[in-house]
Amino acid sequence: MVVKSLPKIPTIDFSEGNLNPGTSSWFSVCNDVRRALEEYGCFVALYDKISQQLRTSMFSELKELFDLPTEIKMKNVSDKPYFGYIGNHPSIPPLHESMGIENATTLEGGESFTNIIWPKGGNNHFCETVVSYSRLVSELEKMVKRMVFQSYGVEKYYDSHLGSTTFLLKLIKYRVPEMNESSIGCAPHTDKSFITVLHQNEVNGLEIETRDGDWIQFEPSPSSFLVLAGDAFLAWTNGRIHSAAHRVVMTGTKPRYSIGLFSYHNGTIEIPDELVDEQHPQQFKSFDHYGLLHHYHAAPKIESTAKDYCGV
Ligand SMILES: O=C(O)CCC(=O)C(=O)O
Ligand SMILES: [Fe+2]
Repeated sequence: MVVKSLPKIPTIDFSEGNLNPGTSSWFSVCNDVRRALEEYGCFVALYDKISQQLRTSMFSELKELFDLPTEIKMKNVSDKPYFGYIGNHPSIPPLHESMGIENATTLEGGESFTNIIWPKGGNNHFCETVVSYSRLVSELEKMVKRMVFQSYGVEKYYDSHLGSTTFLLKLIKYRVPEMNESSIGCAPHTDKSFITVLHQNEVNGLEIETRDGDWIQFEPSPSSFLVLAGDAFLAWTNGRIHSAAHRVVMTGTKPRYSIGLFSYHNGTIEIPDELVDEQHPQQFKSFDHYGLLHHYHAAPKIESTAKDYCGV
């Protein structure tokens, strides 16, 4: 019998202090990042900027937040689909519960969420913790983005792209399934973000689909972050980068907590002319990023939201 060995999600070390633009180690990591995103649509980043103390605080804040009564959590609303409180949602598995903090790298974003959940006197510790966490993780997102822009020779667009980037921090809890309940915590999907950076507690369950259709597990250490390309990144690279389907399957007896930092773009994303040539005919037109999200919401599809919304 031939046993097929599954590939592993590539791991890239961002914890070395010498990752300065222009150095030879920077260029080599740029290529690793681009290759991983083209082949797998994701990679595991080893990133040591989140201290053990901040990590512990984040997950204990998450637990406290989800332990609040549902009517309080439901005050987390947004005009953008999937950005507010999700719980007992008819089209989302019942194990899943999530809340979204918009503009989470800004103090205003953190305060606005905090004041809605804790209107009497706020909750400074929560606010400071999520904003510090979001800022540090957004540095990883920006570095990855800069590396990819550079690797494709279009770094000149980086600053303006960065200027229009916003960050959504999504806090997620998956409860343990009851007897006879499905173990699916999150159905297979691709993200609509530009980039998503995921970080979780010690309970595994996230699986990524390879281009060959195999499902591989994300088995992190405390300093691992999963960097995933979303459909917007796929379209911006004119189809070069893969946006991988992923899902969450709950096994075991402990709830899983996960934190996702999702980058979005205010306004239109232009496809760089440099990424369209004879070998790479134009596949996508420039598009409105939140329009892509609304399009998905109106007609959820795993495969083809980007093609459907802004394919040529
Ligand atoms: O729970 C996770 O780690 C993944 C969540 C996810 O895929 C999403 O919210 O888009
Ligand atoms: Fe996702």
